[in-house]
Amino acid sequence: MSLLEVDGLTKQFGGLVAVDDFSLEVEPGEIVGLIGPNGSGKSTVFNCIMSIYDVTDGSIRFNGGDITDDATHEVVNKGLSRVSQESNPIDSMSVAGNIKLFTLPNSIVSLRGGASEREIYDYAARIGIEDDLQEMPDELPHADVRRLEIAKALATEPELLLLDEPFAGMNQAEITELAAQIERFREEGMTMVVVDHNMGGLMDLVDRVVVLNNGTKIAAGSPEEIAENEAVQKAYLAGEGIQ
Ligand SMILES: Nc1ncnc2c1ncn2[C@@H]1O[C@H](COP(=O)(O)OP(=O)(O)OP(=O)(O)O)[C@@H](O)[C@H]1O
Repeated sequence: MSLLEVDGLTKQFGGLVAVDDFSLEVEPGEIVGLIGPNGSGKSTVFNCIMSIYDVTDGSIRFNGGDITDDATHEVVNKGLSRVSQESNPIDSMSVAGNIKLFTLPNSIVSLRGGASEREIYDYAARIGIEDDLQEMPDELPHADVRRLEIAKALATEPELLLLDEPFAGMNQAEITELAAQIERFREEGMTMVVVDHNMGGLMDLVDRVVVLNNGTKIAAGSPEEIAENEAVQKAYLAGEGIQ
């Protein structure tokens, strides 16, 4: 049984079909790349999986159970988490406070609960921001703000992590370091889907790549196959190129 099964997913915004009959299966322990030019529907797929958007058609199963109509907090409680493209820390709380918020179950009673300092330190250390715990988010450099977003997702203890453009705005050294950390998450038992515009940071990281264009899957295969795929190259011609 696949860990994640997206079957015939369609999402329309009024007359715009953002995702059209898209299917994807992710096996436990895989790192799958989901690429496509600007506006091809990648973030919409993630938003549908996380129940941030209602689907227009199709179904989503996780660990064998149908999650299509779950609320977002139910999806998270079942072991799915997403790092969004945008960073949205609470600027009036420290890095530690921001991480702690994500360890709290969705209930008012939980205000007294949450992770211990040790656990929060461990989530931060897994992504290399353990020295920033007492900092305020607006004092952090860009890469650390992005790492905080990942630490928040780690704090929900996901089995499957969806990463939306995790390398955006990072320099080459930061990209290399983050790719190594993502590899370590896999060694620790996590499964991941990584969205990116192009193959840049993904080539050595992912097991296979799925390509979206105008909401439709146009190719799937190994990174090498995708880099050479003619339909993919054509889809990217108008844009920035696949590499
Ligand atoms: N909430 C929304 N309301 C209306 N249209 C939307 C909404 N979200 C996305 N869209 C549209 O759906 C299409 C797919 O957008 P989406 O953000 O999923 O693409 P993407 O591949 O993630 O793009 P990018 O790489 O630029 O982030 C686009 O045409 C976008 O304008």
